[in-house]
Amino acid sequence: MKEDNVGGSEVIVEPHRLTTSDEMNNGSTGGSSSSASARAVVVRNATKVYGSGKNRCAVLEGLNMTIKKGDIYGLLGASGCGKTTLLSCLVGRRSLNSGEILVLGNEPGTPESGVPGPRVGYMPQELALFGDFTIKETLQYFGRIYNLRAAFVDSQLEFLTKLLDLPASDRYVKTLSGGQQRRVSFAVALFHEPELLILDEPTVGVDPLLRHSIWNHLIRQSVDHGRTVIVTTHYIEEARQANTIGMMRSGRLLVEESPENLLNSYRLPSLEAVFLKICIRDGVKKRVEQRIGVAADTSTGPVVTCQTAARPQQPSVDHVNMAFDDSISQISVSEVEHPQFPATPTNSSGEPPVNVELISSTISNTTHLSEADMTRSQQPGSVAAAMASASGGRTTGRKSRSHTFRVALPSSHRLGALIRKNFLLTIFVLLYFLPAFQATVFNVTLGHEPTGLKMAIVNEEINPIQGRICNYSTDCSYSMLSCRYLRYIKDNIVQVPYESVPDALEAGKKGHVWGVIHFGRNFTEEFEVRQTEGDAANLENIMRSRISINMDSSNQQIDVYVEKWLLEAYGNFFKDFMKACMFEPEAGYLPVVVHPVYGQKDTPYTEFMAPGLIISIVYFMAVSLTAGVFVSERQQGLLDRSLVAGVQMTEVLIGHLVNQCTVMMGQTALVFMCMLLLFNIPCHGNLVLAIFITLLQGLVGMCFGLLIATLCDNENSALLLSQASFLPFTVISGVCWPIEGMPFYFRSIAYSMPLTYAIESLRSIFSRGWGIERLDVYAGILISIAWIVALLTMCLIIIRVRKYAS
Ligand SMILES: Nc1ncnc2c1ncn2[C@@H]1O[C@H](COP(=O)(O)OP(=O)(O)OP(=O)(O)O)[C@@H](O)[C@H]1O
Repeated sequence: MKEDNVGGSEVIVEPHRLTTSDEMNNGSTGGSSSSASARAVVVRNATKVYGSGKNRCAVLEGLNMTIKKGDIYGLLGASGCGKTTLLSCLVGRRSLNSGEILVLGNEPGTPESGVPGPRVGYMPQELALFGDFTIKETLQYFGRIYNLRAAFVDSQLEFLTKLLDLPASDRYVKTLSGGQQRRVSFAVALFHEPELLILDEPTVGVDPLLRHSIWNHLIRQSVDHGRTVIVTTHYIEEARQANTIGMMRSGRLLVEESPENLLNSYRLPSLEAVFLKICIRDGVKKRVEQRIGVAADTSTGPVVTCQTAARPQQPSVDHVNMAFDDSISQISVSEVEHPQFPATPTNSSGEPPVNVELISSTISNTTHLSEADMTRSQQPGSVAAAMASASGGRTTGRKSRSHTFRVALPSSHRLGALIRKNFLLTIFVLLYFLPAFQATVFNVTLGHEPTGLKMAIVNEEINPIQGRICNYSTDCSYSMLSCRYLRYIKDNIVQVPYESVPDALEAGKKGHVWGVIHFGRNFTEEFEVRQTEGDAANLENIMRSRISINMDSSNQQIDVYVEKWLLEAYGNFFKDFMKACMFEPEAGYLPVVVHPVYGQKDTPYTEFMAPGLIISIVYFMAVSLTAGVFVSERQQGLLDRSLVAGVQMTEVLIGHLVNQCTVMMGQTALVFMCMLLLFNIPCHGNLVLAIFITLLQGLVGMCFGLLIATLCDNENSALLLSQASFLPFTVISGVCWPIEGMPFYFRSIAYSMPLTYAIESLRSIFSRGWGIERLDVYAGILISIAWIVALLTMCLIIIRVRKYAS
């Protein structure tokens, strides 16, 4: 690596990187303020508060920190003291509430800083990798993000595999042991050879031998290549290998010194003992401050420290963590005194005596960033001056801006990496075929006429002595008309003869038959009298010439079908009879005729439902896929890690958009083929328009999925929300029942659903053959676009609000 100086700012040219013009323009490969060039990281008066209202707690409280370039800096502190929060502010993933940070000469998150970006290598505490990637794919993914040459990635993979004793590179991350996964995570932070390495507990779950080689590697990075390393660890003694140790407690840095100086000045044999002592002193100082009422500045409202708020009674795990912990700060100093170091006297109650001056002077001696130091730093040429110049002369103050959505053009290599990654994860053929499979299931199962419906037939016209044979003639004779009628009943109804009405009704009550068809003893004669007497027929005759039907109406669909078929059978029977008697057959029909304007008479239910089904399948696939992918990416931490690697949120969104659109197009094509070719659902209008509206709805679904992903923190709640929205959306949007069948007050809700207008639109194209000039069609398009804009806006607002809150 060599460094040039262009126009007063450093440009670091790394030979293994394919430097792009946008990076050069952004200055993301370099660009530091010369006045702060000796310092890799400078933090002044950093304050970070989590939550709001009652849950407001401060995790960083006026923290100051200085890290020299090329140093290894060991950041130590008890669990929950704010180390991870500080690191996430350094890498630009969180913003401070007040205070200033400079990383490699610039404020993290600004386009010119290169942080987040390739200048920094970050190993977060959590794994933050995709389990479905192999080790090689993981490095290749980040290689593309950093725009590294493939040969360089391969050679680094080989080198790091040996150094970190990684398993075979074709092993999936999810199949590795916890320790192996952490080593892969470590490799990801190292492999692009960044100027600044930020490692959050890299040696957890690593055996001593490997820990030794990791530290050796870090030392080589620092000594041979001048790279800066910030490392947090709970193994305090391993931090002896660091050039400087920063010790954090309750959101502040108590001491920042080399390990040798610490051991010498405290005359203690171990760093653990030194830290315990410093913590106890800090605890004593705090209690003193509380007693004399100088502790807290309450001008901005009461803000407790997160540690205190989160775990007031948390038991300590080890000797050192006990010392870190506020709640046990009353431990006597003498418990850890080295014989050569004079013990602090205690009072009769075992508590150290309260001596503000003594404690204050001790603290100010042991803490490097004292008031005086801060005052000195305001001098020209000081760090503070460097900060002021780098931040354009702004004074320290509350910052609320977020760098989540930086205004910069998407980079082709990062977009390429994201799209490739997304495709690797959605390559499953099943994903493309799933909607077509759903459409097939729908077509096979829904909307068809029921068959095998048993109906009891009680025909008293049949003479039991002659057997139960139901003979009839086809001429114009009034003979056994009941049998003649039964012939016209559709085969979907299975006729089961019963001897008596009570028996048949009993069978109906037991659920053996759907209903009972009953013909009286003189049905044919009565029918003849009614025909010959016409309007003069008396009521008794009319009643006896009727076919009496009792139905089990518990199933509305079957009830409707049976009634329809029995009436149709009567129409056909009578038409046939009239024809046989040389009358006009049509004379037997009701004097009401229905002619279809669109569609056909008795349009199958499947055709009514098909447009709604197509839209809802594509929509909900997009919802669940988008929500699932986003939430799992965020939950696994890869999103955060990618953002630290320099990926912009807009690139993540575009990457998903490209991927999901491709998947959606494939799914839509298969669904349409299934509907039109396999199940012969007719489309009377413009097919391209129908596909366009479906794809638009897919986009609405994606945006809704994105909204779910921004609202939910884990896969379960995202899944629950998308599942929960499925039924109400499909039902209210009129997929399976006309909106005209809903109560008036509910219709406006139905029309405010994202799918409703699009379904109406598609239905108009499919069954009416309407084009884009019709309101019913273009309303679907316009309202879908409005939904896309509205949902995306909501997502952006929520992302900003949530980022600010965290
Ligand atoms: N998003 C958040 N919202 C609210 N509180 C948070 C959030 N993140 C962290 N905290 C709280 O802030 C405090 C500091 O957390 P942080 O993760 O920075 O500690 P840490 O020093 O890294 O701990 P550890 O060593 O266990 O990783 C903790 O009390 C934690 O509960």
